[in-house]
Amino acid sequence: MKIAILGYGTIGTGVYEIIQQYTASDLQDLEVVKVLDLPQNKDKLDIITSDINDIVLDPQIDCVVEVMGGIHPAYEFISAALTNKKHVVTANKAVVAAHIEEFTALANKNGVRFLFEASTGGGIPWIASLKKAKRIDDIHHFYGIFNGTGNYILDAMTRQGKDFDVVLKKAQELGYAEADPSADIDGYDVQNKVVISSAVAFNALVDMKEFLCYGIRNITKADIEYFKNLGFTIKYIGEATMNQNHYEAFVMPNLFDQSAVEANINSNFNIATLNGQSIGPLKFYGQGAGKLPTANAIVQDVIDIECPHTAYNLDFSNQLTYKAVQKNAFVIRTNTKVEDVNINKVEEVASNYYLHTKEIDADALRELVDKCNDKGVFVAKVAKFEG
Ligand SMILES: NC(=O)C1=CN([C@@H]2O[C@H](COP(=O)(O)OP(=O)(O)OC[C@H]3O[C@@H](n4cnc5c(N)ncnc54)[C@H](OP(=O)(O)O)[C@@H]3O)[C@@H](O)[C@H]2O)C=CC1
Ligand SMILES: N[C@@H](CC=O)C(=O)O
Repeated sequence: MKIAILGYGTIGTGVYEIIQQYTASDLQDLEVVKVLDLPQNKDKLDIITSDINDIVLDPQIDCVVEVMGGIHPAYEFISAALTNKKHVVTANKAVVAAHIEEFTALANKNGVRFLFEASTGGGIPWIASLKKAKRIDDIHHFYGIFNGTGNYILDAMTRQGKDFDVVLKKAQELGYAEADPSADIDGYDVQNKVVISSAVAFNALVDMKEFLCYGIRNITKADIEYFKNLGFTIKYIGEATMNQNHYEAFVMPNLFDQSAVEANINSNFNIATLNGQSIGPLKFYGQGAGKLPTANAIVQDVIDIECPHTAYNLDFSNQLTYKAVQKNAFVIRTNTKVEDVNINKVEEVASNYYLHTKEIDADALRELVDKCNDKGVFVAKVAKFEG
């Protein structure tokens, strides 16, 4: 199979390295014949072009791997590749979350595959496992640590007492963070992954503008210490639940009992759990970000193009509307002392208030956080997961 890679950065170089240098027998039929990069990077490799038409109009190319990131021009390039009957494999969650239905339809129309395993959970075979679980069970719920950068930051702050800015910089150097790390620390990256996982698990498109998303940008060492003293470890969680015609999703820090599996996931690792009626809870663990683990998931997709199991059809026939149903306890750290019937207990620590809520739904939480009128507010949910 002849492959073109769009984008020769952290992940693109990883894909090239695995295909060109690893010796496993399944890799022997794969060959990278072109790489798209910006004109200023032309000297990096002798197969680089900066003209997308050299790739999408080249009849010898079977598969396009998109690892540039962002929505534009990735959207146009993926569309052009599919239209020209090239299989497409991508790690780009932003463009997949925004256009998954359209790309799937375009791939079906042109008799090629559109695969995006690496977009969610890095090296973990999460999308393939969701598809496989659905051969038997309905999946109504999933949750997990879906951001390697976020986990790396929280882990280094928790176990090594490091400062937020220092560890974010290190995560960038290690190639874990997005080009604009606000996607990692403000939650958009996990929102995209929740949309993609929901599409596969629930056969439905969920709207990330509807559900609550709180990031980790405002977390402090004092917060970590406060929650540690209460027996909690903070982890950054994405989750979604489908209930008949409704869905509910959250992206936010969660407080786990220190003995919970999720509390003990370190470094850039992710863990994702699905729940099926016969299989029960099933967990998947591995590196959620980084050059070679992510490239590994991409190359697995490339190899899978010719395997029948990738033919599971994605369908988006379930029309789900968002509804806040679940009740959870939350903790809000703010500089504003808020009076509200939904607050159970308030603790003051060094001019900050930790507002411990009663069990309330997402709408009530949103109202409470808005009342705080505090740009530095930090919000966490007390984790309550089965399995
Ligand atoms: N890093 C990770 O751990 C993971 C990343 N991903 C996803 O993989 C994708 C790539 O990420 P990553 O490799 O880290 O990002 P990088 O920024 O390291 O690489 C992107 C590359 O694409 C190039 N590029 C950007 N725009 C264009 C364009 N219009 N034409 C040609 N080349 C272009 C960039 O060039 P230049 O640098 O000169 O701008 C850069 O070399 C993203 O969608 C990301 O979300 C998914 C899972 C894990
Ligand atoms: N920036 C992302 C990369 C992988 O999806 C992360 O840190 O998880």
